[in-house]
Amino acid sequence: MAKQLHLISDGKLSLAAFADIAGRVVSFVDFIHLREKEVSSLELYHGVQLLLNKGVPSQKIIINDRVDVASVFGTGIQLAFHSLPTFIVKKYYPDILVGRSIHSVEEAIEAEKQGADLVIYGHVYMTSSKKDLPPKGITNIAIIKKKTDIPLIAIGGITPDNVSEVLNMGADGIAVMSGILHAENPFQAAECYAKKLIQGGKAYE
Ligand SMILES: Cc1nc(C(=O)O)sc1CCOP(=O)(O)O
Repeated sequence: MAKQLHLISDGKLSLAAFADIAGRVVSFVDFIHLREKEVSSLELYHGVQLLLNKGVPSQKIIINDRVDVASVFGTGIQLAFHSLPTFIVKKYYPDILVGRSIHSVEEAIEAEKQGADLVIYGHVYMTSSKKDLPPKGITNIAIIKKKTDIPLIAIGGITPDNVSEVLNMGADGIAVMSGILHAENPFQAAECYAKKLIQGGKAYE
C-alpha cells in the first residue's frame, strides 16, 4: 500500500495562513490535520471552510479532537488522550475515519480493539513541539506493527533524511508539522517528503 503523508497544523499560524500552505501542498499529501487547541468551534468551522476553499477535499481533512466539527463536514477525526473514547465515536459516526494518537504498544492495541482506523505514534525523534519529553525512538513501531493490523503513522521530528528509517521499521506513513510549515518553500518540502515515501515504500513493500 502507498505510504501516507499527513500534514499537521501547529496552532500558531493563522488558519488562513495554514490553509494557504495546505492548498499549495495538497497534491502531495494524503491528509491535512487541523490540530487547533485554542480556537472556538466557530473558528474551527471557518478553518475547515478555508481549507475547502483552497481546494482541499473533505476526504483529506482530519480534525483533531473536535468530533462535533468533524461530523458537520464528514471529515476524519484524530482523537487525543483527552478526547472521547474511540469506540463511542465509532458507534455514533461509523462512516467517519477515526485516528487515535498513541504513545505506547498497549495504547495501540487498545485503539485497534476499540475500532480505530489508524494510529499516530510518537514522538519518535526530538521535536521542538515536545522539547521536555525524551523521544520514544523507532523500535516500538515494529512491535506495534506485529501486534496490530491498522496503519501506523509516525510523528515527531520526521525529516526527509529519517523517512526511510521509519518506513524500515514498518510504519505506513509519516505526519509532519515543522518540516513543511516552517520550510522556506513548503511546496518543495512536501514534494521531497512525498518522493521519499514513494522510494521508501517501494523498497519496503
Ligand atoms: C503534534 C505532535 N504530536 C506528537 C506526538 O508525539 O503525539 S509529536 C507532534 C509534533 C510534530 O511536529 P514536528 O513534525 O515539527 O516534529
